[in-house]
Amino acid sequence: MTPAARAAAAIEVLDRWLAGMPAEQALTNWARSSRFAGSGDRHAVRDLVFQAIRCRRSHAAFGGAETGRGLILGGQRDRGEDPAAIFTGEGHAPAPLTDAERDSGHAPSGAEALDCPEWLWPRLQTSLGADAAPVMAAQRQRADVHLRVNSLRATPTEALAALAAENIICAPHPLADTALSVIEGGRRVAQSRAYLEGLVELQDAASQAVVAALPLRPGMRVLDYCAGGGGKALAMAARTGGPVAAHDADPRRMRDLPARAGRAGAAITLLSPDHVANSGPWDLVLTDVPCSGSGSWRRAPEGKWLLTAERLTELARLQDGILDRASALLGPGGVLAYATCSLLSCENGDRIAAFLARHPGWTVKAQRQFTPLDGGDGFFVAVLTREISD
Ligand SMILES: C[S@@+](CC[C@H](N)C(=O)[O-])C[C@H]1O[C@@H](n2cnc3c(N)ncnc32)[C@H](O)[C@@H]1O
Repeated sequence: MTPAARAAAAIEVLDRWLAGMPAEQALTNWARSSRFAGSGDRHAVRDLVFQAIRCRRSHAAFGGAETGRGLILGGQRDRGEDPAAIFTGEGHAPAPLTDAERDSGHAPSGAEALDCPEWLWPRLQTSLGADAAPVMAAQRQRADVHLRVNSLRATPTEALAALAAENIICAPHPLADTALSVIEGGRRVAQSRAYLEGLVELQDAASQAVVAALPLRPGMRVLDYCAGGGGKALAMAARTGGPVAAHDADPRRMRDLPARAGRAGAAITLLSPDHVANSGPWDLVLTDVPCSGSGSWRRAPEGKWLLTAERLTELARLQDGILDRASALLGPGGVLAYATCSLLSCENGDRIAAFLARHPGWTVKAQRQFTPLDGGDGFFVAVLTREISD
């Protein structure tokens, strides 16, 4: 496909997304009906679509319309490219620009230029202060691919060499000792021997830094209360030597975890929702709670446009409930860890403050907010312990 034909395909997919279809589904439908498209074309169309979603507000402003055509046109203007090279009407290219389209568009400013929903901008400023604008500007770009070296299978040096042998070039990432940043070959990681044999896992560097912040020791009884796909459970098991218990309110989310654990040589036991309340006592319970995902909008940009103030209120209730239930599962001197991939204080520090107000006797041992300015996704972690009374 020519660059112009790829742009036309992205316009079609974006129009379906704007009409309410999830982007993945719209991309799959397009690929099924476009058998002529090779994998390079599919990746290129996907990149165009996701970049337009990340930059929905600013590209609609530059392009003069919140349509597939407007977003692709706006993206070109934003990058300083010549739209006439794409909007040619030749072959499978998009139709030439009309006079109205040629005169359309404006340079965005404020929250619009940062691709931030207007209602959310004051909350982000309150949460991040002077970092709010650079953080949201960073979220307009796609994220790097990061790997976690699985210390149960390899050292960072061994993992780097194994990846390099498959032409996947990586470098150590400063956020965690286990973290690598992929410089070349990111799309081939999941098919590589290093990945299939468990030397490395795909995991954002800040997510690894969250686990590195936990006071884990070999032999500890550890529960991952919101395990999901198990990225943090696997990282914790690599630090303690396992076993780590994994629980999720929706156990289907953990369905790939036994295979992932097998690949990694990690001891993970699954704990069903029926049994979790009577489990323990645990030495450390991690609550990696459901959240807005505002720290990972580079990877999952649709969430930025779906979030509402009502949803944040609902999430706070859910986060408080999880903290309350998880704290009851800890033994004396146990550690309660709270994590989100959110940038918003209403999901982070505010939830910890509310927990401390409801549960006297608990204290915060460590707390850190990561943002994309640190080189990974946005994450928050707090580590709490309870004073042991005589
Ligand atoms: C942020 S994700 C976890 C990601 C995972 N820890 C990882 O690192 O890959 C949050 C998870 O919490 C689960 N969840 C939602 N409500 C819950 C609840 N009340 N109790 C336990 N888990 C819950 C969701 O199903 C989801 O899988």
